[in-house]
This record gives sequence, C-alpha cells and structure tokens, in this order.
Amino acid sequence: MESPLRLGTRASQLALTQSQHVADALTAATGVPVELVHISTYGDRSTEAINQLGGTGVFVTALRDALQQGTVDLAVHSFKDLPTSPSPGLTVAAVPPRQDPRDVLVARDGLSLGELPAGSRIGTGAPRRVAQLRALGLGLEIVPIRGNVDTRMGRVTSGDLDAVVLARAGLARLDRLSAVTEVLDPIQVLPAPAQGALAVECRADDTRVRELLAVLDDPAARACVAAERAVLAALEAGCSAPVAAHAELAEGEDGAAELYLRASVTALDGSDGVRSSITGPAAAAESLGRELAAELLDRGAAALMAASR
Ligand SMILES: NCc1[nH]cc(CCC(=O)O)c1CC(=O)O
Repeated sequence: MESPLRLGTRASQLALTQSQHVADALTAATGVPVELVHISTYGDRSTEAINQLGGTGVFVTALRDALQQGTVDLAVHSFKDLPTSPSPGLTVAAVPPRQDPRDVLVARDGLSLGELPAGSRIGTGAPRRVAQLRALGLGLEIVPIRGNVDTRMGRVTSGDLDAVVLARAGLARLDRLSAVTEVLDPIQVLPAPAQGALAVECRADDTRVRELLAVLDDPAARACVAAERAVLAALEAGCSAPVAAHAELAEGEDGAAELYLRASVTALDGSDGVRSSITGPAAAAESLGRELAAELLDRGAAALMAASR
C-alpha cells in the first residue's frame, strides 16, 4: 500500500469534518490513504474579537507554514478564510463542489428576520453581516460574538441572544441545518466571497499530490470563487471588510457557461452602501470580478471601507 498523505487541519469540529470529507473523497477517487494531522492556529488560540485580531489569514498561517516546511502534504481551508495574496510555493490544487453559499438565521421560536421585534439582540462578529443587517433598518441590536458554531448557537438556546447569523455551509457540514429558521435572501444579505467553498492547498512543485487532487476539482465552483475573490482583491479588502460577492453560473445562449456576479460594499453603520452586478463568460471570471470592483470603487467603495475600519 502507498504511504498515506498527511492532511493538515485545524482541530475545530468544522475543520475536522470538512478535512475528513476531503480525505474520504480523495481516498475513494484515488485509493491513496490520507491521515489527518491536527495543527493549532493563532485564530484558534486567540480569544480576541475576530475583527480585532488584525491582518488576514489568522486561521491559515500555521497550516501554510506546515505545508511549506513539508510537515504535511495538503491542507483544507474554508476558502473564505484564505487571504487573496498568493502564498509562495503553494497552490490551490482543488476547489471541490461548493455548498450553498448563503447566510442563515438561527433565531428563537422559529422566527425569521422580519418577525424579530425591534430591539432584538442578534449575534454576529463579521463586519459584512453587521453592515448589511443594520442597512435593513429593522432596529436590531447587533451583538459582537465569536467562537465555534456550537458556541454561537448556544447563545440563542440559552436565551442570551434572540438570533445569530451563520453561514449555511458550516451548518450543513455539521449536520445542524435543522436549527435554521430562515435562509437569508442574497438581496438582503449577500454572502462573503468564496463562502461555502473549500480550498485544497498543496506545494506547487508537488506534482504527485497536484495530480491526485485534480480529481476533486469542480471547475464551476472554481470559476465562481475566482470571480468573487477577484472583487475582494481589486478592492484591496481583507476577509474582515464589509464586502460581499456572490457568483452563479448559467448556460448562455451560445451554450457556453455564463457567470452572473453580484457584489456590495456597505458602511459598517448601515447608513450607506454600493452594490452592482455584471454578467459575462465564465472563462473571464477574474476580469469580470475586477471590472465589477472598479465600478464599485468609482461609486465610492473605498470611502465606505475606510469609514468601516
Ligand atoms: N468566519 C468563520 C467561518 N469560516 C468558514 C465558515 C463556514 C462556512 C464556509 O465554509 O464558508 C465560517 C463560519 C461562519 O461564517 O458561519
């Protein structure tokens, strides 16, 4: 039998679940065994609010170090946690089929956003969610929270909060979708760039692992994520900026894949925002993202982001 591939993973329940999922899919497709190696990251150890941690990539640096040093052969990241700047010597060798990227509400008594009375306490730490929730003008009180999915949902069960907003994908992977009381329409709350997608990273010069991982790659998911992350990169924004982007693929009239991309930048206090959309060939995903970002910048996105820091 071949020697097992070493997959570096954070030890959170979500990270372990999605890492095991990728390990199983890889073994099923290639016959190569994969073992999980737990790695602790700064983002896991720190108890500071996520937007106070400073810098991007608090969850990924230790995993990337382990890859670069050869301690592990591959790493699975939540794609939305990956900084847009490339990491020297590493490559995203697979973007597996993506989960539904939308945000969801987990509220007391089965309530939806519109049913929550003014003054309700909603927990979220992500500036993108804070800004978009405030922009709805529902009079909600936003309470900064962080911690793993169970910790956050526990704040509703305990009665401390009326609701929390989470990524549907995380709940789907943890088999906790039954707690969802509303899937938020992207017209109200547009998801984070790359939300719901995974990135499987390895060393760029590791031809064997790259070829093995290629079987897990989903070109449609890769194109959508490329477009969304191109928006983020062109705005020079990090994962803690109030920036949202969401791409969908459809078959165009000529039979080629067409990409429909939406993006928004919202002031943290919800008082102002810009949003726009663009359609074009999926093969030009990244240039569509840059073009959309340029339009948002023309319309004042930079000032909105600066005011949100
Ligand atoms: N910011 C933390 C984070 N990073 C990835 C996910 C899970 C969803 C995904 O894969 O996009 C979450 C939790 C959340 O936002 O609710």
